[in-house]
Amino acid sequence: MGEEVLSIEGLHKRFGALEATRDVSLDLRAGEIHALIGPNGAGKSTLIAQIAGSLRPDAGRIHLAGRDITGLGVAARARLGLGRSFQVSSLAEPLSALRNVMIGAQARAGHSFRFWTPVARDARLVTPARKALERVHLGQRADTPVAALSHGERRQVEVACALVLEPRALLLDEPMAGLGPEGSGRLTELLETLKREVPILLIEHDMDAVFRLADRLSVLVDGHVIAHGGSDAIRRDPRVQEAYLGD
Ligand SMILES: Nc1ncnc2c1ncn2[C@@H]1O[C@H](COP(=O)(O)OP(=O)(O)OP(=O)(O)O)[C@@H](O)[C@H]1O
Repeated sequence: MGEEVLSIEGLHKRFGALEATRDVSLDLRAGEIHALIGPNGAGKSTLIAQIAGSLRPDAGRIHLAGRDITGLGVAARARLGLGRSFQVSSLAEPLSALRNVMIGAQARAGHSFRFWTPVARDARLVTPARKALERVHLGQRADTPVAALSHGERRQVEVACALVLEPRALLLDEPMAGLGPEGSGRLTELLETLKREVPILLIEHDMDAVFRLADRLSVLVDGHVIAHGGSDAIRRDPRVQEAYLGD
């Protein structure tokens, strides 16, 4: 296995009486896709929010490339190399794919780009944004308005937005949602290639995609990791089968 890029140790999060995250520890290693799966309400989004920095854990630590990022905010984590895509699309439809990725770069980097520089003229953004679109095989569509892109291509633009700051690790939250077989097939192929450059922590409900893509899986139930391992072991695990049969 590759070296550890992201590590989560003993994370806890409580909402009133509800323990949404209970002593969760997991890591992400270079070259891999680690899938986080679990039935509805298991706590996947709550965990991702804590890793991304939009939600503070009550206890536990998060390290990125050996650095403790537990106390940092979203933009600081992005600048240190944590890329993420969102469950709900945040793309601006009338703007080109390129402009969307540039805006994504500016938003993620926070104050490190001067806010009074018009996004379109900031050369520091054009080159990385074009490169990010090429990495998701959309170089030819860079100047096309997002409104004219297919659903699958929009997802690729969202991945490009997450890639533009050259992250060390990627958090992808349900990238296959709403895609047909063709779109999800194309995205699956893309992620298979991309993981060699950037390891991916993947939350996904599409189990075909998960079992095809994941090198390791962690199964979350009631805020707790009940099983961890490779696809075959997870598929056969009676605790996992029981959790999903009840879903
Ligand atoms: N801000 C909040 N305040 C109170 N309870 C919350 C809050 N956010 C999430 N929860 C609760 O925490 C639990 C875990 O929710 P979460 O959305 O993380 O699950 P999930 O695994 O992402 O679910 P899904 O697959 O349906 O998206 C649920 O019981 C949810 O109702």
